[in-house]
Amino acid sequence: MASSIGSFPFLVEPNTDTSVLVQTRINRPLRFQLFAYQPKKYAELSGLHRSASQHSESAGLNCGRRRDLLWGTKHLRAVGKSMGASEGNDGEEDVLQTSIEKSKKVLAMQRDLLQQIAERRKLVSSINSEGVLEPEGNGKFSYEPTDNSQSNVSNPQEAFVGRDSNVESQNGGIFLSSYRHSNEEDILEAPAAGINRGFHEVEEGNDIISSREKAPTKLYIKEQVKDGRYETVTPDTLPSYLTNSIETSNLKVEHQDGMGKSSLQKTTDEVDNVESEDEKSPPLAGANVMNVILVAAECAPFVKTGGLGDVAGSLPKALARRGHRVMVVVPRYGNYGESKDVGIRRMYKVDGQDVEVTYFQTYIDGVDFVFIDSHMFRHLEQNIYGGNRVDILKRMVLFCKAAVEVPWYVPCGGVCYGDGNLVFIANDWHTALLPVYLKAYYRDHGLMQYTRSVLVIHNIAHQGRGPVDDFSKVDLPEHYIDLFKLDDPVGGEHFNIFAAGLKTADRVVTVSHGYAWELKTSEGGWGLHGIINEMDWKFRGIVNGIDNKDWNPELDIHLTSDGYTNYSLETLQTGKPQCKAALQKELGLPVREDVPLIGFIGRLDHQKGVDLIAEAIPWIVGQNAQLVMLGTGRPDLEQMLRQFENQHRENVRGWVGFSVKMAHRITAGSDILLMPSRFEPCGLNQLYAMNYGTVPVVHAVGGLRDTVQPFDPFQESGLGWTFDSADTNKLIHALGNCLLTYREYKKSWEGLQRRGMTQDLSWDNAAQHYEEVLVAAKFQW
Ligand SMILES: Nc1ncnc2c1ncn2[C@@H]1O[C@H](COP(=O)(O)OP(=O)(O)O[C@H]2O[C@H](CO)[C@@H](O)[C@H](O)[C@H]2O)[C@@H](O)[C@H]1O
Repeated sequence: MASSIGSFPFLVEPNTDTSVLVQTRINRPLRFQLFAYQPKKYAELSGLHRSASQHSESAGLNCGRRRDLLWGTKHLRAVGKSMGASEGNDGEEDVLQTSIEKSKKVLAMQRDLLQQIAERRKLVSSINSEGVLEPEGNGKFSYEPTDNSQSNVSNPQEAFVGRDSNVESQNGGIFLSSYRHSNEEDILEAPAAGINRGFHEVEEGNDIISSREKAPTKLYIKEQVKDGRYETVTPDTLPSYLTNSIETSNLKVEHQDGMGKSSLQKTTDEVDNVESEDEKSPPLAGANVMNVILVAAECAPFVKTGGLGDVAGSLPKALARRGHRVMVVVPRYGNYGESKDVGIRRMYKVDGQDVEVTYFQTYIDGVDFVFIDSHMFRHLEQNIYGGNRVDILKRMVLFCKAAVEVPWYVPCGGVCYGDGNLVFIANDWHTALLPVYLKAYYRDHGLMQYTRSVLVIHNIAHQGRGPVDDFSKVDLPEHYIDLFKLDDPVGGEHFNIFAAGLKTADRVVTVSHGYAWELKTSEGGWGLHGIINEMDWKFRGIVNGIDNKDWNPELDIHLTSDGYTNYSLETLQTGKPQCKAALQKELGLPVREDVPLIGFIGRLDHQKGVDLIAEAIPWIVGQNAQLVMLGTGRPDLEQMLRQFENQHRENVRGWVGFSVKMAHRITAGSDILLMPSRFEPCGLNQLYAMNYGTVPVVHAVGGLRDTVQPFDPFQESGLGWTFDSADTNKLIHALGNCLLTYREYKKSWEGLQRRGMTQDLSWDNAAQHYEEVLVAAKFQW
């Protein structure tokens, strides 16, 4: 559905050599900084900075206003199209390759650009030190450059504080001052990605003045911590218009607790760091930096029932490390200490009822976390998927309706994300309505035209199925019903939320290559394989990573007490046995180093193959091994765990419950981790295990097959043991070989441990692949 380039009259030609643009624009006169305080004059110089800004923006770095953003976005699209981005499946690989090459070039240009800016800055500051820059009595700045006297600012407040420094958004959202402000439209617009890189802009007429040019504010604005809060302090010498603006900021901090400390800190840091930004290297994502909003029903460490929570907690941080501006949106099931109410209220219709929503926000590790609060989510902390089918459906309707509008309404660091250069990452069926709402409510009506959605399949077994009548609950135009209708042998004709999300999302990802393949089969697709095969062109497998801070034996906070210890590759031979002994002691098992300790952690359901372990228990006990199982889920399987423990008190422990601490301790203290999952889209526990020198024994499916290369005793290669069908005898056979190696071949065992621990399992790799998908979605037209 590529639209022709000709339909965008302001678009540059796809083959325009942007390096020339940069060169010519950057080689314009040196007024760049000098006129930062003279917008009118600056305007006359027409376009020096604007051009540079446009370029930076097209390179994805800057946060130009809407028109520029469109320019940048469309320019990139044009480039994408010129590279064949919309030419269909065959060309896609080439397009990607070309795109990467292009990005590298742009990156090099950016570096060049930044270097030139830095040089100019030095020059300007040397001129500054010769000239006079001080506030006049009337609160106006007068800069007397050595070579130019026409530099009085007639209205400095408009110049760089913004005409109204506390502008209410159309819908009540309050923004911190000093961000972009369009005099023409009187709307504060959210910047594109790159906000954290200090390219904030305020508009005056047709000119854009970057915050870099607002350097004088640094002379006056400081932050100090008082009573645990960040406060902006202003020396007496501060001009009145700046004082007003800063007071407003302070007011906002008090009024808008939600954005309090971290946001203001972030904002001021950005201003303060402007200078040093020049010396920093450009973002890893280079020209691809964008705004990313990951939307999920759970997110560690706030709320987690399984692997989805882990991914929602760690992928965004990895994307932020690449330079993207990243937000996570989650329901607020409980009080998440760090987050504050941003003071915005919205009403959404859910099944005919008006439901009020408020937003809480915090900023951690480079990521904005926004929690959607409503009576429908409260008090569900212990059972977030609780209630009947319709209850859950209604909650997800509310969540998705609210989440899709977060970029408009919820300021983070003072500024909303906006809908340009934005990609949503929805996860599993719970948020599969988001791509549908994005299309039906907005894009079908010419809104959010530059917003894209990616849907990630973590587990196809849960699809949001119901009778066709459920369609009335999702509040969509009648013709949308076809997206939801699915007829399969299992459910007959039914309503299927995942199906609609998969069809509507711009790109679809699943969490391993193996699972991507399985999803296309009738056995693995659970009724959705037809749709997945049809949309193969937009579908890709990316293996999950792990959070190297949370799941790292060297840093693990759960290994610092009760006899446990942190350990590394160097201290593996002492640290791990110590953790094993501590675990045995904590669980009341005989403390014996020579007895192999086998762990299992997971949701207790059919997927995880707990019943296979049950059948193998007599054999395991007969091997004089110890087994510890941690899990919650199906009541019958929970009961089974308790029963195992009662029957084999010397060897088996069944811990029914959800304990993050125990999960970490079992991962560190066990010798072997057992994962006989019937299907496993990716699996995180085997990754954690390998990072801790714990050897996995797994059923070779999905992500388990992708990540656990079988041990080869002849080559001394591989990472663990696999078995090829969900069968107790196969499990026993693999586990038998594992135990033999553990007991008889110590060197091989250590090799397995070390290979596991030295892999790069971090999210950084996966985040790069996600970025490719986000870029592909962005160029999807
Ligand atoms: N009782 C308990 N106490 C404490 N912690 C517990 C626990 N039970 C499970 N956990 C933790 O929950 C997470 C489970 O992650 P998994 O990836 O193994 O499975 P899950 O099936 O939930 O995730 C789905 O999504 C993820 C993410 O994409 C895929 O890897 C996976 O294959 C797919 O099924 C791990 O962090 C584990 O430690």
